[in-house]
Amino acid sequence: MAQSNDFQPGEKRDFSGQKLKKLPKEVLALGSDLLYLNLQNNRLKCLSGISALSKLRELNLSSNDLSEFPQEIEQLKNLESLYLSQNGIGKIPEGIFSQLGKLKFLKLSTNHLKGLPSDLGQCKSLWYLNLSNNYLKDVKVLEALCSLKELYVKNNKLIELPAGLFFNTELTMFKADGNPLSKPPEEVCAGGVKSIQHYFNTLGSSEQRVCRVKTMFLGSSMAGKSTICYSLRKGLPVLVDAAERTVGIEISEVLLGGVHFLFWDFAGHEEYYFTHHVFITPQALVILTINLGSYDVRDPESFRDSVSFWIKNVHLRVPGAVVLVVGTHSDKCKDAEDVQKKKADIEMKIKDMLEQQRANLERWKKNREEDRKEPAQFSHQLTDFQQCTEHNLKVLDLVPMDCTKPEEIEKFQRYILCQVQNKELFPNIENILPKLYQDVESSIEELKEEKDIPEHGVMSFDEILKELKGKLENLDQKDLQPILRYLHRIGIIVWYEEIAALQETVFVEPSFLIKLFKTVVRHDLVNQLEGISRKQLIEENSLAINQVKWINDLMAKATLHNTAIRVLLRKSLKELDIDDEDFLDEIVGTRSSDGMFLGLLRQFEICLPAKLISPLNPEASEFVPKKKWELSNTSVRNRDGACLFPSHLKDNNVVLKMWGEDRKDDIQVQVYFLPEVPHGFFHRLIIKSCSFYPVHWVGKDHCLLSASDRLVLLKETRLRGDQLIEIRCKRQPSANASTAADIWRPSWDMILVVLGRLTELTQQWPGLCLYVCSPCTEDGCSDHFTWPDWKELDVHDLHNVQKNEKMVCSNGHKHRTELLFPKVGSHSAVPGDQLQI
Ligand SMILES: Nc1nc2c(ncn2[C@@H]2O[C@H](COP(=O)(O)OP(=O)(O)OP(=O)(O)O)[C@@H](O)[C@H]2O)c(=O)[nH]1
Repeated sequence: MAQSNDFQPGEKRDFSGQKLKKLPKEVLALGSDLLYLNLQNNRLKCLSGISALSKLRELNLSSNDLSEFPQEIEQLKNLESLYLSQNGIGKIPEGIFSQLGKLKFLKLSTNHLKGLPSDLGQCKSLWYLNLSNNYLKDVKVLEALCSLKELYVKNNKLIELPAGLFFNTELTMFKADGNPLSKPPEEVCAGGVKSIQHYFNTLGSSEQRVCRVKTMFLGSSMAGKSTICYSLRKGLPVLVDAAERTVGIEISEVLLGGVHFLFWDFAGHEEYYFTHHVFITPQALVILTINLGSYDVRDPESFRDSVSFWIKNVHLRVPGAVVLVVGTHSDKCKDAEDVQKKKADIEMKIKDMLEQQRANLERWKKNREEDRKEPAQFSHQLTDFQQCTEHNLKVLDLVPMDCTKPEEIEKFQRYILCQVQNKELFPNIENILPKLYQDVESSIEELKEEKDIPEHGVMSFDEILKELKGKLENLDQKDLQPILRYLHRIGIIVWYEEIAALQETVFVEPSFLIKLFKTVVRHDLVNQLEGISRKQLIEENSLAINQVKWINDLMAKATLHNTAIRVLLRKSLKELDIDDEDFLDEIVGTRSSDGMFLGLLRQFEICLPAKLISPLNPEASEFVPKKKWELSNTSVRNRDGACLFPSHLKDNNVVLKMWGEDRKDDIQVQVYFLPEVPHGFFHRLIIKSCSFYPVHWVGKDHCLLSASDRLVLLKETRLRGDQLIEIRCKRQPSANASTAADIWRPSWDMILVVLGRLTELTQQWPGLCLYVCSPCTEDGCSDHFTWPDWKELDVHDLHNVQKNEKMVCSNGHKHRTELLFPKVGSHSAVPGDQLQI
C-alpha cells in the first residue's frame, strides 16, 4: 500500500472531512499531475470527472455517500490503492476490475455488497482485500487472486469457503468471524489459515454432516422451562413438582427429526443471571418461556420481569439471536380469548420495545453525525453506532401452550424442528466436519465412563490432549483446538479461550461447573448459611458463633467468609454424592490453601478477594493508635479471608460518607450505554477496578477508588432516560506539580485505567454501544464534549487531538482542556503507553 508521504507535495492532495458533495474543480484541473487523492469523510454521491486524474495511484473515498460503484474508476489504470469502505455500494459492475491490473490494495468494507464481479479475480497483484461487513454469500472468485496475502470477510453471509482460497493464494491473514459458516465451521476459521488448510486436508473423504443446535431455555422462575425441556425429551407431558426448582443450568441432549438439540435449562431466578450470561453463547436457539397464567396485561412489572428483562439481556449478549417465545400455562388463563389477548399484548410490547431501542440508537447516531467536527477522530464511535443499529434480534411470535396436553407437546416438537430447519433463521445448524470430530467426542465420553476424566471435569488442555492421545494416537494440539472450540459452541464442553486466565482450562462437565457456582451465587444465600448443621460446622472447625458472624457479614458487608464458602461447598458436593476426600479437598481447599473453587470464582470475576478486618476497606490493615500503620500484607492468604459479592450490596452509604458531596469543579467523564447498562455489568466493573486499586469502598451502584491523594468515584446512574456510568474525580492540587496539566495527570491516569477495564468488560456484550464524553459543568447546561476515538489512540495522541487550551461548549461556556480530556505530559499515563483494551 502506498503512503501519502511517498509522494511529492505537488503530487498529493488531502480533501478529507470537508463536507464535499462533488469533486472540487481545482483538483480535477491537476489532471495527470496528481498521484494521491484523499477524499474520505465527505458527502460525495458521484465522482464525475475523476477520469481526468489518469495517473492517480492512491484514491481514498471511504466514508462518503456513494451508493453505486463509480464507473469512471475503470479509467484510472494506474491505481494501486483504492479505499471505498463505509459507503452504501450495493453492486460492482462487471468489467471494471479487469482494467485495474495494477491494483494491490482494495478496501470495500461496510457497504451493501451482495456479490462480487467475476473479473475481480483478474487483479493478480492484489495482496490486501477487505470485504467485511457486507452481505456476501459466495467468494469463489477470490480463488484466482494468486498474490492475495490478507483477506477480511467478517460479518457477511458466507456458508462455505472455497478450499482453493487457502491453497492457490499466498494468504497469511484471514478473518471471517460473524459468518454463518458450516464448511469450515467458524471455530476452524478462528485458528487462522493454517487451521483452515488443516481442516480441508483432514476432511478428505471422511466428511460428516452434523445438525446440532444449542437450545437455551430462559425465563422467570416457575415459567415452565424444565417442564418443556423434560416433555420435549420424552415426547409426553412431564409435570415437574412445583417445589423442584432448577439450580444453575441443566444440560441434556435430544434427537428430533435428525437434529440434535442440546438443551440448556437455565434457572429462572434473576440472581442466578449474574453467572448465566457467560453461558449464553451465539448461534443458539433461545426459548423464552413465559407463564401466561400469571401474566397480567395491565401490570408493567409483569412484562418487565417475565419478558423484557430476558429479551434485553439476550439482545446485549447475543444480538443476532433467534428468540422463540412460548407462553405456558394457557390452561390457567380464563379462556381462549384471554390467551389471545395476552399473546397479542406481549407481542406488541416486545415489538414496541425493540423499535424504541432502535429509534434511540438512530437518534444517537444522527446526533453524532451532525455534530462531528473533526470526523476522522470520531469515525469509530460512528461505526460502533452503525453496527449496533444493524444488529437484528429475531423474536418469533408467541406460541401459547398447555404443557399438560400430549398433543401440544408433539406440536411444539414439530414447531421447533421446523424453525431450526429454516435456513433464513438458522443458516448453519449443519456443519461439515472431518470424522476426527466425532472420534474426539466419543473418546471424551469413553474417558468419562472409564473415569479417566475426573468427575468435576476440570482439566488442563494438555491433560485432556494426553488422555485423548491414549485413544487417538495421531491427535495433536492443532487438531484438538478447533474441535474443542466446536464442542464449546454447541454446548458439550466449556472452554473460555478468550479469557486469559482460563485459556488453559477445559470444563468437560459444564453442568458440574455451573452447580458449583450456584453454591454461592444464589438468591437464598442467607437461608443456606442458616441451614448449615452443627456437624457441618465441626467438619470445618467452626462454631455456631462463626455461623452468626457469616450471616451478619453477608448482610452488612456483602462479604462471605472463605470458611463459610468451604462449608457450603462441601455440603453441595455431598448432595451430588461426591465423597472422595482427596477430590473434595482439591476443590474445596483448606484454611491454608485455596481450593480450585475459590480460584474459579475469581477467574470468572464473580467476587473480589477481601479481608474482614476493617469495616470500610476489607483490604486495609488495622489502625492502632501510636503504632505505625502499614500496608496490608496481601501475601497472607486465607487467614480471615473472605470474598466480596457486590450483588449483595444494599446501599451506597459507605461510599458516600468517604466521598462527600459532588462538586461542580470535579472532573467528570460520562460513559453512555446503549441500549442500557447490562445486568451485572457494574458489579463486574467493581470487581475489575477494585482488583487494580486495593484501597476502595463499594456500594450498590457506587464505587470509590483511591490511589495516593486521589479519589475516583464510579456510579451507575440515569440522565434524561439514558443509562450511564459516571466517573468523577475531585480537584486536588498536588504541591509539587509544575503545570496545570501535571496537577490533573494522576487523576486522568486513574480514569484511563478504569475506562480500560470498562472497555475490556464491554467485549462480553457485543450488542452494546458506548458513547464517551465529558459534560459541560455549568449549571443548567446539557452540552458535552465528545471523546475522540480513544480506544484506538495511544495516550499521547489523545493529548494531541485536543490542541486548544480552552474549549467552548455550544452554549458558550469555556473550559480548560485538561479538565475535559486527559492532557498528559511527555511521559505516558498508563503503563505501556497504550490503553489496555
Ligand atoms: N397447569 C400447567 N402447569 C404447568 C404448565 N407448565 C408448567 N407447569 C407447572 O409449573 C410449575 C413450574 O414449572 P417448571 O418447569 O419447574 O418451571 P421453571 O421455569 O423450570 O422454574 P425454575 O426451575 O425456577 O427456573 C411446575 O409445577 C409445572 O408442573 C402448564 O402449561 N400448565
